[in-house]
Amino acid sequence: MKLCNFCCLSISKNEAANNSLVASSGVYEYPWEIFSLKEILHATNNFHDDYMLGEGGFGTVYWGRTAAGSEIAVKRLKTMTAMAEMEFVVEVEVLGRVRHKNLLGLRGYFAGGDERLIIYDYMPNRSLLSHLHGHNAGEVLLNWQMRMRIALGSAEGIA
Ligand SMILES: Nc1ncnc2c1ncn2[C@@H]1O[C@H](COP(=O)(O)OP(=O)(O)OP(=O)(O)O)[C@@H](O)[C@H]1O
Repeated sequence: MKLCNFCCLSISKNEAANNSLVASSGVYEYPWEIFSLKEILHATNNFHDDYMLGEGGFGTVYWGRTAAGSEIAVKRLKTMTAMAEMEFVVEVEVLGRVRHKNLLGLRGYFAGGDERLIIYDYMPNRSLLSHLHGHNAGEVLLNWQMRMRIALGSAEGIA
């Protein structure tokens, strides 16, 4: 399951508090949708290289903008292996059930032919890994207090 690690830096308390769907537990239901391939191709400019955010073990992630104007991240799974299919099913199934301020939000998916796409909220602050050990590690020095907050936030998201 994807933790919304670094996005703790991007979601303010006010934003969370203003979201009428947030329950007192911090867990809230959120409507996800089944996207059409056409919508995603349009949003990502046909998976244009310039829109690429990164690459993971199972696929490539692209930035996109929906027709309604919101920013999304689209994971396009690589070849349809049994493992990739499992990753797709687990990710959609688990993230589709629950929404929490510390978990990466699922916006929806597309499945058709050999194409498997998972659509998430776009996280502009990049990954926690990049802040701890990667390109962004030098930008903001994370002191122990900040690290502690991130660790607690991660634990809350998993719980
Ligand atoms: N929702 C998102 N918003 C912004 N960037 C993202 C988002 N999801 C992924 N990325 C970018 O795409 C990269 C690849 O993400 P992906 O989830 O495929 O792999 P990973 O988490 O690095 O590894 P693994 O495939 O093992 O889970 C990330 O490192 C990040 O830079």
